[in-house]
Order: sequence, then C-alpha cells, then structure tokens
Amino acid sequence: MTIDVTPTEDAEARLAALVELSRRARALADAVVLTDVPESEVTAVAAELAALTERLGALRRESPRSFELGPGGVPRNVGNAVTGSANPHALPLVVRVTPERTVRAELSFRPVHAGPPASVHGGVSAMILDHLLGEAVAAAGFPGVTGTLTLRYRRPVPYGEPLVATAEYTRSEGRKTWAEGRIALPDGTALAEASGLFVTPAGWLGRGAGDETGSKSGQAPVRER
Ligand SMILES: CCCCCCCCCCCCCC(=O)SCCNC(=O)CCNC(=O)[C@H](O)C(C)(C)COP(=O)(O)OP(=O)(O)OC[C@H]1O[C@@H](n2cnc3c(N)ncnc32)[C@H](O)[C@@H]1OP(=O)(O)O
Repeated sequence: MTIDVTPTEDAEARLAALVELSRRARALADAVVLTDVPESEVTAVAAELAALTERLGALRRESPRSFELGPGGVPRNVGNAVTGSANPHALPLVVRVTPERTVRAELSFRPVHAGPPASVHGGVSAMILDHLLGEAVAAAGFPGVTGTLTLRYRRPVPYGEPLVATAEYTRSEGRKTWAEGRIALPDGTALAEASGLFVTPAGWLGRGAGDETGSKSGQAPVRER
C-alpha cells in the first residue's frame, strides 16, 4: 500500500470540482430511484445523461484514484467506494479515530441504499461495517484486508435518519487481527453488529509506524509482532 501522489494547488482545485460532481451524481441517483415523472421525461433525461457520460469519458483514467497524500501530508483515498469524496458510490463515510483508537462515523443512508421495504439493504450495511472494522485494525497499528466478516442484523436499518457506526480492535495473533463494530441509533440501540478477521499481507510487514520509509511515505504503519 504505497501513496504515490503529492498534490499541487491545481490538483486540489480539480479535486474540489470532482467532489462537487460526485455530490451531484449522488443526488441524481436518489432522484432516479424516487422519480415519478412521466415516461417521456424519463426517456429525455436518460438521453441527456448518455451525452454527459460521453463527455466525462472523453479522457479516462485506468482506475479510480487510490491512496494519496492530501494537504499537510494527511493520507486520503478519495476514490474509495465507502469513504471517497470523489466517488459517487460512497456515502461518503467520514471516519474519526477516537483518543482510545476506536473509530466512529456519523452517517445517514439514502433511498438509493434501499433493500427490504423502508430499510437499508443488508449488503450495504455489511460494506460500511467491513470498512469501519478495517479502519479500526489500521488505527490499532494492524492494517489488513478482510479475511472473514460476520454480521448479526438485529433490527431493520432505516435510511434518511441519523445513525452512528463504531468499531474497535479486539485482538491480534501473528498476521491475523480481529475487530468488532456496529451500526446503531443515536441512543445506542444496535441495529447491525459485525465481527471480522483481517489479515496483514506479508508484503505489508517490516515497515514501522513513523519510520522514514513507513507512514511518511504513505506505507501503512504496521506494528511490530
Ligand atoms: C496510509 C494508509 C492507512 C490505511 C488505513 C485505511 C483503512 C482502510 C480500511 C479498508 C477496509 C476494507 C477492507 C477490504 O475491503 S479488503 C478486500 C476484501 N478482502 C480481500 O480482498 C482479501 C483477499 N484475500 C487475500 O488477499 C489473501 O487471501 C489474504 C491476504 C487474506 C491471506 O493471504 P496470505 O497468503 O497472506 O495468508 P496465509 O495463507 O499465509 O495465512 C495467514 C494466516 O491467515 C489465515 N487466513 C488467511 N486467509 C483467511 C481467511 N480468509 N479467513 C480466515 N483466516 C485466514 C491463515 O489461516 C493463516 O493463519 P495461521 O495458520 O497463521 O494461524
């Protein structure tokens, strides 16, 4: 996991434009799933969208933006499907690390995330929890990829309402690290709970937190084992 972009001022202005484009694309997606306009209008809008898609596709990257250093050397991943401000698929989830090194995000799902009537698709909740557990193991110094993820859906997860997602590291053994998390109502009532096992790929080891070739160059800081 190596960060390869040092942004310039121009790059930041361009990113701001992409973030706004993504925000509008999210609003468009919600408008699509909720629209009740006549078929002729739907067909006309679809034609306009085809033209817009062609304009954006005039110059294409091979893949979405990945890890990079933002202003002040802060790592970010603007193309990420869960947190990426420049990815229309993302909520985007804003994850904060607490002083205790647990992680927390305030979120609100949208109509585009619907699964069963009036509630969020279970796979969408799983995606959010997968990411949050991954952030929790990274915050504890044991970054890794998901090996297994287990969910318990306790109550339907609503969209359009403020919710809180939290996760914490629980233990580590060799390259394996476990974490737990949940999506809850603001009063703490758990709606979906997850536990997961993350594996640190062998190639990520050997870089200590804060060393010259480690976090400063964007290599995920990995704790000694
Ligand atoms: C600056 C940056 C900061 C970054 C922070 C941002 C956070 C972002 C958060 C993002 C979050 C989003 C996250 C995502 O979306 S990650 C995307 C979803 N996950 C993947 O794509 C993972 C794909 N799988 C692999 O790459 C490999 O299979 C891995 C790396 C997992 C293991 O291949 P490797 O060759 O390394 O493994 P090994 O055979 O030497 O085994 C090693 C040990 O591990 C145990 N094991 C292995 N696999 C599993 C398994 N599936 N369940 C249970 N256990 C498993 C195994 O038994 C053995 O244990 P032991 O026998 O030693 O006891």
